[in-house]
Amino acid sequence: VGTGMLHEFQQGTQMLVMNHFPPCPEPELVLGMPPHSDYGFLTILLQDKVKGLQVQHDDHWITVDPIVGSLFVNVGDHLEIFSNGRYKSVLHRVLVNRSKSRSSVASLHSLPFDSVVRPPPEIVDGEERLYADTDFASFLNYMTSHETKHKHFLESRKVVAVLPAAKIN
Ligand SMILES: O=C(O)CCC(=O)C(=O)O
Ligand SMILES: [Fe+2]
Repeated sequence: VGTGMLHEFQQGTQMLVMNHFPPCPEPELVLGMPPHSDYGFLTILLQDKVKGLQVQHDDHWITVDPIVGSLFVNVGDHLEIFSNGRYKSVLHRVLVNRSKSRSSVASLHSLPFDSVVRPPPEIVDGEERLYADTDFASFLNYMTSHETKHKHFLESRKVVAVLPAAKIN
């Protein structure tokens, strides 16, 4: 992508999320965090030694083994939209532990809040657009009008085949 894009990233947003999951005597009854995908381009996650994070792969939940001294990088909704579906925003959730508490720090990185996320022309190059343009306002509107997180925000930006191209906005 062009240097204009890199400049935009330099002005971009970082959101730091601190999570703490206390032990739960009945871990099979609750989730620490429901299935969701992260808003943003990339999430850089620092987790402690306690397992809990699971990512969805082929309809199965795979537990991420924490590796001491490593960071876990997740693709978010914006990168899926920006890459016109080449990079997939991963659905993930967090389980709680019967005896141990768990902590994690997630750093979500994206463009400036007022930027519009769309694939650059050199990426789409005549191919069909999978997602409508999006911005932070449309995300906030969505979050305040829907109960669950899930992957539904990204779903809500999917371009429906019957819409004429002019309506994609
Ligand atoms: O605690 C974790 O491992 C993941 C947290 C998470 O998914 C998030 O903060 O978005
Ligand atoms: Fe997440």
